Amino acid sequence: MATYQHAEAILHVENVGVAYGEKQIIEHITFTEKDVLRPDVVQGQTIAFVGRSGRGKSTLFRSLAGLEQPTQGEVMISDLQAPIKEGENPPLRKVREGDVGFVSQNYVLFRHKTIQQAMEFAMRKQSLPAAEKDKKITQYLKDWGLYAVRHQYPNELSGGQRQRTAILEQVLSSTNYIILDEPFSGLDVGNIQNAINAFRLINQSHELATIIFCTHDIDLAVEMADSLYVLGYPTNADGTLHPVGTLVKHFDLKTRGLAWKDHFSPEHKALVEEIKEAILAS
Ligand SMILES: Nc1ncnc2c1ncn2[C@@H]1O[C@H](COP(=O)(O)OP(=O)(O)OP(=O)(O)O)[C@@H](O)[C@H]1O
Repeated sequence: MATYQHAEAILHVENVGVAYGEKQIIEHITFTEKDVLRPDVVQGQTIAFVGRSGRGKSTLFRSLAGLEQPTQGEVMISDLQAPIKEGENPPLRKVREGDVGFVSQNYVLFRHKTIQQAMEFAMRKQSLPAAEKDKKITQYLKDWGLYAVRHQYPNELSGGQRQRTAILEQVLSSTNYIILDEPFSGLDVGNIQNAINAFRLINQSHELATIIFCTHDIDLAVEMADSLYVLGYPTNADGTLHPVGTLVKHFDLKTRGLAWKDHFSPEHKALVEEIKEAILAS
């Protein structure tokens, strides 16, 4: 029995390539991620990208976030503002800077804003009454374990608190999806667990709350993702590697029955090995 169904595309990437000058970094990247509907569960999607260092994950992410125009191809997202006809899906449009939340490896916080002020700033464009905004901010800060430190400035926070603030700023200011470039690097075991819990909260806040992230921790990628792509160098006919990054493998954890599980099973472990092999071969 199917435990989920696919609705409209939330992200459609068509033949994307990026070159810097003469050097092609990534090419021929095509994939579509669709909204997933599960009976009686509010569920956004979690999409992981893994691959060896320098294969182009951050480069792809900048295009997905609309921060950089790809040299080839297009990144399309659901146009949530467009009028929707009865029984039809929202149309797609090209992603623009600001549509998507992006937390880079070197995220920056406002030095002169407290957490509370940064959250208010992140929500400034939302047309909610002030009291509603305040309620929403308070709830998020409590859920994310930041309420007690809400009047503190970035230099008065721990690394984990700073990172959660950066992520939350993006969650509150973006509407489509949120992209995180190595969100777990540099976090201790406790903070990794906090971040995992925080992502689950985002995912469960709205059906369209999609998280896209990359990591070198394959166990963590398998634990969190319901769709996982390996970005690597494809193999030429003569067995050598073609040194331009592309999607060499896709693992759909939903069809394998491994998504949204509380326990890390032997099947999850086997999948980790399969993914590592695909990474090493590319
Ligand atoms: N602005 C730029 N100009 C020229 N080359 C660039 C630029 N940005 C990235 N590159 C090159 O693109 C390649 C891919 O880099 P990218 O940071 O996207 O890889 P990555 O897969 O995210 O790596 P890592 O896992 O180490 O973060 C690298 O060889 C890098 O030197």
